[in-house]
Amino acid sequence: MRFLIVDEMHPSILPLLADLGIEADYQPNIDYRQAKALISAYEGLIIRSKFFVDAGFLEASTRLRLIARAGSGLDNIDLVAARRRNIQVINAPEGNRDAVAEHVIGMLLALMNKVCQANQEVRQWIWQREANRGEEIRGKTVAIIGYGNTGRALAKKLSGFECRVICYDHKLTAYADKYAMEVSMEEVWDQADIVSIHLPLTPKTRQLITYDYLKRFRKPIYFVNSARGEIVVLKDLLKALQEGIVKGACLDVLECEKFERLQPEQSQTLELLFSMPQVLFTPHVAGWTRESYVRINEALVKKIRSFLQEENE
Ligand SMILES: NC(=O)C1=CN([C@@H]2O[C@H](COP(=O)(O)OP(=O)(O)OC[C@H]3O[C@@H](n4cnc5c(N)ncnc54)[C@H](O)[C@@H]3O)[C@@H](O)[C@H]2O)C=CC1
Ligand SMILES: O=C(O)C(=O)COP(=O)(O)O
Repeated sequence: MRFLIVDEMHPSILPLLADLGIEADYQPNIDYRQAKALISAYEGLIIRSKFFVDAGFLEASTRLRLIARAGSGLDNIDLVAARRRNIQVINAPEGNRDAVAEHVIGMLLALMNKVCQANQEVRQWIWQREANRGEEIRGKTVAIIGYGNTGRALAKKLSGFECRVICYDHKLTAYADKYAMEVSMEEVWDQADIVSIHLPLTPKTRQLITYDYLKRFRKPIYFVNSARGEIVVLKDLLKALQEGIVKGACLDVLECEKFERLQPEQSQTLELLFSMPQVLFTPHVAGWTRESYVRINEALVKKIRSFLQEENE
């Protein structure tokens, strides 16, 4: 079997694949057009979020049997077209879920304790204590929206923080555990102090978080999005922040990452958000740790092994 790897991966991927008898072409700098021209020679494709594997790409993938997503999100793969062509799609959410959970907690602690703002001030010889008084997670109700791999990892890690963790998931009972209490969205809106989004990007979740959604919270909330930027209508989040409906936000993802092809309205919204000390940003690195870099490969190769075994049965 031959695999094309089109995204940057930890070098451990090559010997792991070789152990399975897979010959891999590692081409991290290849673009969509170049990959599409080559893909007919490969049975497997390993990708992260680099480009959209659309129906046209799959049409050119005449030998393709497996798409392995090194990470969690499958929103950049046309899953319907893949199924139609009998191409199996796998991912490795076990590889980066703990990284995401730690990052979310790190951002929240930094935001609620004004760490970034205070750090900037001290470096400018400004010594303000009252303006930098923090708030504790202890005793707060943390709502996790989407209780899959990253949501559950977050709940588990929060169990040491003496907070109350509630969760909402449309397939909830499948994941019930001791770290979070299942609730309805009505209960989330009524009870949450902190809200963290852990949903995949799907037609149902795209632009789910609007001003109307945010306005339904009974108390001002801290809002965290480490899932996908497209789930949140950014100008609505801005309005909610301006009105104090949202007290602060941690954003690891944006709908316009790398700031490519920005519309004037998007730039304006971002400029205003950038001017707010109660908003923290990171450049889509929540799942991007030294450890997850390696662990994703191990999880993915384990699933590739199972795929090959099933094919041979
Ligand atoms: N910032 C980063 O570095 C990373 C971001 N992600 C993003 O986070 C997303 C979530 O990751 P995982 O927890 O690994 O995914 P997952 O698939 O394990 O969990 C998602 C959960 O959301 C639930 N869900 C789906 N649609 C829903 C809806 N409309 N309403 C309520 N619940 C719904 C599912 O039932 C599932 O339990 C990924 O799809 C990816 O986009 C994931 C890993 C790293
Ligand atoms: O696993 C995921 O879904 C992620 O968002 C991780 O980031 P990546 O897209 O692999 O750069």
